[in-house]
This record gives sequence, structure tokens and C-alpha cells, in this order.
Amino acid sequence: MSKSYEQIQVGDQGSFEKTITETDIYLFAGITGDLNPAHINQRASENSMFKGRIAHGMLSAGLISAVLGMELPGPGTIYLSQNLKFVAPVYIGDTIKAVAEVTEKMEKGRIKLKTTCYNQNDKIVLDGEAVVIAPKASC
Ligand SMILES: C[C@@H](O)CC(=O)SCCNC(=O)CCNC(=O)[C@H](O)C(C)(C)COP(=O)(O)OP(=O)(O)OC[C@H]1O[C@@H](n2cnc3c(N)ncnc32)[C@H](O)[C@@H]1OP(=O)(O)O
Repeated sequence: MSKSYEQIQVGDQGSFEKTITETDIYLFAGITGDLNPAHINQRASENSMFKGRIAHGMLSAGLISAVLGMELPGPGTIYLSQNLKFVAPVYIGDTIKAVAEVTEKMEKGRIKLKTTCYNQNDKIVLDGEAVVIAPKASC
């Protein structure tokens, strides 16, 4: 169930965690057309600075969308903007936790959130900020 603009308070947090699989990477590559060898070519990726295949940055960013659309505020949320910094690589088998924390209640039903993804070692792999329109009523 979603939280309405009125119910949301600064400091509220939502999260979503999942393990990134090779299937996730192939599905994302197929959906977006981003077949960068960094993601789908083991041999080429072993010669890269990351020494192996990594997930698309936008795949990890998609976990933030899941938090916003399913947890906080939840269903009915409208995504307005998102900035992102990809701070560290995500490898196949990493378990990524996306966390969104409300930092400001803005005018016209807008909510600003700090958005962060951590790996299983609590290392930040992605950080940024989102602005959404929260639902007028919880649904
Ligand atoms: C478009 C899509 O298809 C592609 C993607 O989605 S890629 C996936 C999303 N992006 C990421 O996962 C990147 C995550 N970010 C990082 O890992 C780091 O920000 C960074 C390593 C890229 C840069 O870190 P930073 O601290 O800012 O940079 P430094 O310059 O200090 O470098 C740190 C060490 O990395 C070496 N390095 C940097 N660039 C390269 C390069 N192009 N090739 C090889 N090595 C590189 C650099 O030399 C440093 O190594 P050292 O031993 O510590 O000196």
C-alpha cells in the first residue's frame, strides 16, 4: 500500500533488495539494446579495469524505481527526476539493496528522496537524488 503526500514524513525510508543474476543482465541488455561487452562478454570484460562482467549501471538504478513505485511512496507514484553517480561496480552474484529516504516535502505534492544502492558488503555502489509526485491518497 502506498503512502500519501500527507502521510509521508522527512526521514521515512523504503528499500528493496535482490541478487543480480546473469539472467538479469541479459534481460536488461535485450530490453534496452545495450550489449556493451562489459556486460555480456566474459573474455573482453576480463581485460577491462573491472576484471570481469559487471551489471549495467541503469539496471541497479532500476532497483530505486522499484522502491519508489512499490514501497515509498508506493503505487501511484510519478517519477519526475533522478540523478545518479555510479560509485562502484556491481558484479553477477552481488546482492544489491536500494534505499530511498525522504529528505524534503516540496510544494505541489512533490517529495525529494536520497537514493542509495549498497552491495552485500555495505559498500555504496550508486547514489543520487530523486523527485517524485506522491499519490494524493494511499492506494
Ligand atoms: C553504458 C553502460 O553499458 C556501461 C555501464 O553501465 S558500466 C556500469 C556502471 N558503472 C560502474 O559500475 C562504474 C562504477 N564506478 C567505479 O567503479 C569508479 O567510479 C571508477 C573506478 C570508475 C572510478 O573511480 P574513481 O575513484 O573516481 O577514479 P580513479 O581515477 O581514482 O580510479 C580508481 C582506480 O581505477 C583505475 N582506473 C580508472 N579508470 C580506468 C580505466 N579506464 N582503465 C583502467 N583503470 C582505470 C585507476 O587507475 C585507479 O587505480 P589505482 O590502482 O587505484 O590507481
